[in-house]
Amino acid sequence: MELDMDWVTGAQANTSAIERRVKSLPGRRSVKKDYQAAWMLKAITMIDLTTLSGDDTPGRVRRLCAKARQPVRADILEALGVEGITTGAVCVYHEMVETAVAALEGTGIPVAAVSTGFPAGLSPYHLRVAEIGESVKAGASEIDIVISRRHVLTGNWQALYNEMREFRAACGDAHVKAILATGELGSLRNVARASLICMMAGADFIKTSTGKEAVNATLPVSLVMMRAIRDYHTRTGFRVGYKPAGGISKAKDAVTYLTLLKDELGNRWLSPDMFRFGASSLLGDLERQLEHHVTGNYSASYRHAIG
Ligand SMILES: O=C[C@H](O)COP(=O)(O)O
Repeated sequence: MELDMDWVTGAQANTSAIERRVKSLPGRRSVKKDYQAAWMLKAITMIDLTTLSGDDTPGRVRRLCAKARQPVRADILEALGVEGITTGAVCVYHEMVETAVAALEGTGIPVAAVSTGFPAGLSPYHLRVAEIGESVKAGASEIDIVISRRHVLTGNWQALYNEMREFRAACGDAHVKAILATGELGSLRNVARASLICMMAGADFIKTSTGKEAVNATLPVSLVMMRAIRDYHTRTGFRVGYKPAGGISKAKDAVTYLTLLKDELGNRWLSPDMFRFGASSLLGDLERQLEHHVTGNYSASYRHAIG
C-alpha cells in the first residue's frame, strides 16, 4: 500500500502499559501439563533453525539441515505418538544457501537467507539489493532483510518505506522478513512506526533482531510489534507474520511467546506461515524438555515456569 504518514506518526507505544501487560504474561501463568508437549512440538515447527557465524562450513550447515529434517529423537516422538515434524525453515548466510537447499531437497523445508549486508545493513545500497537477487537465484525462498536503522533514528520514514519497497521487489516470489533490529531503534514508539512502514511497503513478516545487537528479542518489543500487526490486519485485511529472534534459547520462554501470540493475534498466527522463532539453540532445550515430558523427569525450573 501507499505510505500513510498520518497512520505512522499517530502510532504510539505506552511504555508503562506495555510493562504491566508483560508482567502479567503466561510463562508466569500455568499451562496445563497435558498441553505442554503440544506447545513445545508446535514451537519446533515454527523455528527458523539458524546458523549465522563467521566460521560456518558446509558440514555444519548439512548437520543443521539434518536436525531440521528430524528435530526430535525418534524414540521421544514415538512415545508422544507424533511423526513427521520438521522445523519451519533453516536460516543461513548467502554463501551457505546452496548447501542448505541441496541438503533439504525433497523435504519442503524452506531455506531463508539473511541479506542486505546483514547484520548492520551498511554496505552499498545497490549491493544490498543485488544480494537479495543472488540469494533468490541460489534457491532461498525466504529473505531476511535488515533495514537501515538510521532512517528510523532520523525519522526519515519515506526513505525507510522506499528502501523496503525496493527490497520487497527484489525478492520476487520469495517471502520477505523485515528485520528491524529493535535494540538499535531507540524507543518502543520507533519500533511501532518502523513495523507499520515495513508492512505498508510489503513485508510478509516483521522480525525483531539479527541476533547480533546488544539487545535482541524481548517481550515488550514483541507486544508492540504484535499489536502493530493486529492494527495493520484490522485496517487493511492483510495478515503479516511475526518473528522474534536472538537470545531465545529456553523452552519456557518459547511457550511464553506462543501464549502471548495466541492472546494478542489469535490462533491463525499459531502456524509456521505466520510465526517463526529465529533461534540457533532453542531446539536443544525443547528436545530436552520433551524427553523429560515422556520420562516424567522435568527440570524444576521448567515445571515452575510452565507447569
Ligand atoms: O535470526 C536469528 C538469530 O540470529 C538467532 O539468534 P540466536 O543465535 O541468539 O538464537
